[in-house]
Amino acid sequence: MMRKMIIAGNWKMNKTPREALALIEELKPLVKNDDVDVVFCTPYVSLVLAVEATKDCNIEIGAQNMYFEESGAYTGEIAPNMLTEIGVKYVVLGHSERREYFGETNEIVNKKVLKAIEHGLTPIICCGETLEQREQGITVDLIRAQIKVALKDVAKEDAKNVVLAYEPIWAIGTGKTATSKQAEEVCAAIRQVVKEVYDQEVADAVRIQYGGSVNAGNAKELFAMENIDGGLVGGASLKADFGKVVNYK
Ligand SMILES: O=C[C@H](O)COP(=O)(O)O
Repeated sequence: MMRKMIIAGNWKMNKTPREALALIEELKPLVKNDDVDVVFCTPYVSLVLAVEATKDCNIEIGAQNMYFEESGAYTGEIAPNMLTEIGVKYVVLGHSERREYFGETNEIVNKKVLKAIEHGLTPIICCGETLEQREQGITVDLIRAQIKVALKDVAKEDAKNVVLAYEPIWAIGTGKTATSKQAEEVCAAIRQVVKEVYDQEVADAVRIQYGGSVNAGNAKELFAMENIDGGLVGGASLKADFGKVVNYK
């Protein structure tokens, strides 16, 4: 099964709009690769500029979060149609930092996933275990629960288009990457869960990223794994190195 690779940069809370534009211009020539879907997930305030700045190239723009209501008294939140109207195509949902610092639960992630799909946004749904959970041997159980709840009530045709991102929390921003074997093991387990919830067709179609200290030096080995269809890249997406990650071969 040939799935197109998808490599997304999650800028997190980095770069002012002016800095974002400069980085996009720097990276544009470096991230050309027709075999890869390339996504930049910038902070909200840079999304309009980022969409404009990437109209003439292969980069799509994603948000890092979104609320699950259409509109209303939700101070500080951003609605899905605000994203689609400006040309945003992807939205990262359930990142471990949102779960840890902003109290997002699997149920909240599910509501956001359903709302994103309703609006035609492609969700990049994150899952992953802490070091303690890994050491307790509950990684796969935990990830099964995260994925199953996140995909609750998602129709089969929609499920094929979602992107799932496996990010072991102990590997995020630590410089400590999961080995390609560890990453592949969990990504294969995720595909198995998708097969159980839907069927082989959906499991074959869904794209699964690995995230956690991906960089120019380790991307090739990680992305060569059978069940890894790209990456969700933090730190290395903020520099020229991201060009090497996208052109990992
Ligand atoms: O969303 C991206 C991940 O949290 C990975 O971040 P990192 O590449 O800085 O470890």
